Amino acid sequence: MIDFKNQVIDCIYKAENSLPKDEIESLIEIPPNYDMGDYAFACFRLAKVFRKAPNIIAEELVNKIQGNEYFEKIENVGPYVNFFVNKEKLKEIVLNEIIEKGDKFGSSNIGKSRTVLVEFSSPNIAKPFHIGHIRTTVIGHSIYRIYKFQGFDTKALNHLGDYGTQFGMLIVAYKKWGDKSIIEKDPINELLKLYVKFNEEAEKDESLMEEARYWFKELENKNEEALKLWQWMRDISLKEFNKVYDMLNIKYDSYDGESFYSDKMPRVIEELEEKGLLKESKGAWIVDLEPYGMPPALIKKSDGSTLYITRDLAAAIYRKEHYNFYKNIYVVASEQNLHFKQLKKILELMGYEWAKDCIHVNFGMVSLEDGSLSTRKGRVIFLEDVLNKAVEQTLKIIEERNPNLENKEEVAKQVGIGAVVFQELFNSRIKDYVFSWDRTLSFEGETGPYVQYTHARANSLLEKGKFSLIDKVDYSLLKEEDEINLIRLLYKFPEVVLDATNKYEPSFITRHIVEIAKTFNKYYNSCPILSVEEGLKKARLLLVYATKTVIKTGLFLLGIEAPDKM
Ligand SMILES: NC(=[NH2+])NCCC[C@H](N)C(=O)O
Repeated sequence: MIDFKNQVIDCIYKAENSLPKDEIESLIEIPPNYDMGDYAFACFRLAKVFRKAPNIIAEELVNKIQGNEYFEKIENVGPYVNFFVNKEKLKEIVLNEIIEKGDKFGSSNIGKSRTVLVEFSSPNIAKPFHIGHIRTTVIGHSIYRIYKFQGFDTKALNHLGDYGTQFGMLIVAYKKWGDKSIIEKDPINELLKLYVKFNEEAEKDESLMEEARYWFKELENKNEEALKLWQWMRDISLKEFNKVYDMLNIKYDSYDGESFYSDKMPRVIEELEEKGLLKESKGAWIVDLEPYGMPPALIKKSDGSTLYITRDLAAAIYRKEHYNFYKNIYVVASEQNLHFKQLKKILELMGYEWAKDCIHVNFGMVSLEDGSLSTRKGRVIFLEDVLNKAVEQTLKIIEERNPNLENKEEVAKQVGIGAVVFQELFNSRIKDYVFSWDRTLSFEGETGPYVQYTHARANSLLEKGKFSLIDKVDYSLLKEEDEINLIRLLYKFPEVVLDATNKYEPSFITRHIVEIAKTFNKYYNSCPILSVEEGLKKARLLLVYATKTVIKTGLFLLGIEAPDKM
């Protein structure tokens, strides 16, 4: 697609070829409103280079710039050169591209022949899958979809927490107090109860901890009984997690969790040793990271057991060998910033130049309106319950607003779950945020249902107007301000998606489609669509189609469905 920004660079470069193109690019701004142009070239920073006042530079530049078919006006205001895009070109470029690419509009091919791994969700087996997990799950899924959309060979990985001493504890607890049939009815809660009971009892009886360590060792030694119990706990937990993944339409390419790397760790430890990175400290083995301003990384405890970071080292190396990734993305909360800094540093010290391609995409915390989330206080809120509640409430709203809607249940799922996901992806990921039911389910304002509703409205217009893509359309008929503004936003969509890709920031897309929805609704209110003469109607319907297409793609990239009716 023709890029107007490149045209601006070109114009300036032709007028003043002593300026390198990337410097020109860095001086281009987007004015706060369209009266000041679509792009502005700011001359402040050139004052030193040219030894002239910025106003003079801007004025001289304008005089030197040759006409360019992509701009209808290029003018100088104070220290700026303002560029106004040629609206006829703009319409042609965007609408043709959307007609041609359809739901691929907005994608690029930056991902060709490159593999990107997106690791997200990664809950711990036998532990609740709670509202705190929503962020990694939803943000990660969106990043996965965005990378895939950009043409990367993208793999979704779930690095399950399925290894460690706690499985020794669970095995002991199960053997002492467990009941298979009770557990299978409500796996996570019952396993959690066993875990809590074990900890209570272990405070009174120290030998229990010994026993747990013994069983974990047995698990590592592939003792049949231990392995069977562990496998069973893993299976029933995964079944629970999968309910949520199904609701969110998430599909993984791999569930290789921490246990998968257990037999790949000795090699890593040897390698650390060979490379002179391993140090003994109080009977344990560490990598000293003090020179890099970090606490040491504990690799192997005195009893021989390995740690979380040891498994992550093995995992990173395995992934590089197995997938030869271009990027290995970890979508994990900011609480683990230090862990990932240490991980990267150690990989770097091991001499892996690809350490830089391991990317920790972090995010802030979610809390509830009435205080923070705490597992210890027993205020566990299961993610599954949150999603179910959203669906239930949405169904009620639909019953009130549109009782005759077909597939009410299905739509309630798409809208209710979409609403939760949307709220999750609305703010930049690094911010902490407060989960609010009222905001989530509102059909007004900056919410999922509002955007989905706009999409359904566009769809209904297309149906009523018997829109067909093969109709010839005269773009010059689209000249209302709201129409042009809408087209401008559609034009920006690919740029927004690219930015979201590079910065791992789905919220850019969320906000942009909200903007599109708002502008579309303004357009819908100010410009009659179905009741105008045939030529204009066709042109306006095409704009409706273009908007619907972009909103749908945007929602898809967030992991949200776009029902045609609601
Ligand atoms: N490769 C990783 N360390 N991924 C993150 C795993 C998250 C961990 N299971 C947790 O729940 O905290």
